[in-house]
Amino acid sequence: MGQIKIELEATMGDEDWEAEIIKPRMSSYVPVFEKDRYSSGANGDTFNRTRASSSEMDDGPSRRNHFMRSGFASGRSMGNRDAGESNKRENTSTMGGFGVGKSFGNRGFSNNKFEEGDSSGFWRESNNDCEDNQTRNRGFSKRGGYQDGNHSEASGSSRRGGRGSFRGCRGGFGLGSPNSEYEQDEGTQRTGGLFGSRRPALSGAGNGDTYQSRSGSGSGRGGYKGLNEEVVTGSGKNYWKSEAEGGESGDTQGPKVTYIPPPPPEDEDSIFAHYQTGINFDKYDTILVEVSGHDAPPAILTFEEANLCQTLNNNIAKAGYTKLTPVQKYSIPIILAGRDLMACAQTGSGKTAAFLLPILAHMMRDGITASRFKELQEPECIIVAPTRELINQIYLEARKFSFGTCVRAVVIYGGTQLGHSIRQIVQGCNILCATPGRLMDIIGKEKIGLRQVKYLVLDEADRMLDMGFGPEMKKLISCPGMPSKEQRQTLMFSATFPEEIQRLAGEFLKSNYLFVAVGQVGGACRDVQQTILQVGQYSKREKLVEILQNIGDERTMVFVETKKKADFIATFLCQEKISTTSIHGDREQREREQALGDFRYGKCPVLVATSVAARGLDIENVQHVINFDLPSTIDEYVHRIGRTGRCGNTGRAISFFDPESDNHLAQPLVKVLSDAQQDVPAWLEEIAFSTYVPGFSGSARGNVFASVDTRKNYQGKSTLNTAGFSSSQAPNPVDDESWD
Ligand SMILES: Nc1ncnc2c1ncn2[C@@H]1O[C@H](COP(=O)(O)OP(=O)(O)OP(=O)(O)O)[C@@H](O)[C@H]1O
Repeated sequence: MGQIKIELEATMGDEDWEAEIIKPRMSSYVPVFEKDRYSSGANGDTFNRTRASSSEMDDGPSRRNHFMRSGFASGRSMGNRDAGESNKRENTSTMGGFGVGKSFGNRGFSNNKFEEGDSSGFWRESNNDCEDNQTRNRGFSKRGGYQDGNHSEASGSSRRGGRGSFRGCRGGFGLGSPNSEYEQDEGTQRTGGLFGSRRPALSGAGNGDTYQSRSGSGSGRGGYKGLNEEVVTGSGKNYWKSEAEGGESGDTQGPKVTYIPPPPPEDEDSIFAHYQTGINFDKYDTILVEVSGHDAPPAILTFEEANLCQTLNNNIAKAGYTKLTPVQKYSIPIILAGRDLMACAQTGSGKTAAFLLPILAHMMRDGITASRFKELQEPECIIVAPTRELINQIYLEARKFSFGTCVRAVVIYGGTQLGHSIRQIVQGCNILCATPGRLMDIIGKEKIGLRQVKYLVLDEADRMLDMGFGPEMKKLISCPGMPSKEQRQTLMFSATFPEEIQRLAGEFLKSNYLFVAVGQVGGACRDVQQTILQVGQYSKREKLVEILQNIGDERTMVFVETKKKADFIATFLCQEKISTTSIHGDREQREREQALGDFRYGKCPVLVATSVAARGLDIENVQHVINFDLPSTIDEYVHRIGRTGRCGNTGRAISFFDPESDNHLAQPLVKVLSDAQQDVPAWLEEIAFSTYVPGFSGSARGNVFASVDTRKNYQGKSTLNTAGFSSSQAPNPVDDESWD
């Protein structure tokens, strides 16, 4: 077993930090890991998020006092709101300190990325997990760069930034025997992080094989075609072949991807593990729903009305679902009626089951090809989603609802061994859950035939159709054998649906598709209490620590704009003795899964993430989202804050608004806040008005629907979703177009 040791600079102060980032000599940093020191849980040191001892910290006491004084006013007021919830919170006392210290040397610090001879090195990193290499204007240029090479993050063992512990929660799953032609590498490692039976049973199943940070290797290599996920190719050439050509599978370029994710637990308890719906679940009934398009079937009010088969009903009950959410009430009958659908509903409101249940019902009714080994599999259903973690989650839901049926769901995604994906498929595949790059690779390798596809689902559809994934989706629907849109059922789901993307979607959908809008299209979940704080770039870290110390052990996602910054902030928080892990597109897949597992099971209650984690992830008990950096678009904001306040639970989102860089968001933020009945700070309104853009399609007064079915020729029908009676006005086109 290798020794794992991370050397962090324990006393790196506020002033040093920016200097660290832009320091050209960063390449001197070589992380050294000491496993025993940082292994978590059983035998590692642990410490609390609230500092147990500040003796090692230069500024410990003063900072703490400062926090007590400053009191983080908005945080406090929010605290009252959920006071009654505390007893529900998961105890995370076993978290390991510095859980992912290993990761912080992962790329960036050790691979000469900063040796570009200019002090903007940090900001030259791609924005938002996107390899667009835009030079950032904001940042730390005033800081004058680094001062002293000895103060690098690798500046000596005496300055290590943390103890605590880290032990991977990998292991515990038997490796399948590598017996096929696709087996590429014996060096495969498995971790137990991703498959989330929302129970801690998996966590720590193993006992820590070496967890090494490999700079820049593996899945994170290459260009990044979309806004935030799925590395496909560095060249920008043919996406289709990208993975096979080395983008991920490593056939011809770079190191091979050998990671085989651990199989999810097979026991029924794990399969059906779920978290409780929250106190606001019943309030879903009051949300306005608009269905547009011709001859929409009526909504159903109960699961019984869906007339699903007994096995499905059993699975629904075991999953703890007793009542339909609005998007389910409307989407299930529409899909059962065989209609194409574009559905937009707030984050965390059950869109996944809204498409899975009727698809499974149809498959059960119509009969499917029984799963059996075949070199070419022909799935009846293909589901695509933009990130690996999200598609895995969807797969777990598909597996849950198809439990006890002959329907076999399979998941494939990049960053894992291609041979592993193929092995999963050839064993039988009725529902294929895939990220786009890996899907196209597998199709290219003729392991998947498309002739039988009856259902094509685009989750996070606006993302799947934007400039990042759109071209690949177009290729998918024009693949040989893919049934035309008239012959298949195409379903699109998201919490946001910009109008221009809706127009693109027409190419994929039958012209008579139905459009379901639950609440505002693109509106934020009302169960999330949103706070916007004006915080300048240089005060952000201090504010973050203040807030996190106030939060205590509650699970928190911190979003930053770049991959490198995710590592820096995670490092910084570890130095502040806040147990933190990170997830972003430059991390190897097994590290991403490890990080997610550590966060999910409470080992690291803080997850620093780029937008790669903004969409879809459904993690129990995420009580806070902090936008350390605001995203560049309001839709991204809506998705990010939707990681909390799910399924009727309440959550809080705090966003740092830097007037130097975020003014363009003021106007849409005011709209999102006011539509979600949140307080709008006066200063934000002022900025919004001073940056007023006449064409902005939204109203600070709050429309019923911020955006609507773009096919305006349809007569919109707005209803309260409980009874299907018409309630509200159709959207006012004037208001739609104007902001004030
Ligand atoms: N009818 C229901 N009853 C109880 N729980 C439900 C119901 N429908 C969904 N859930 C649970 O609610 C959570 C959120 O569901 P899901 O992840 O499908 O939301 P979503 O709308 O897809 O969110 P996002 O927009 O963030 O992707 C999940 O844990 C899911 O199991």
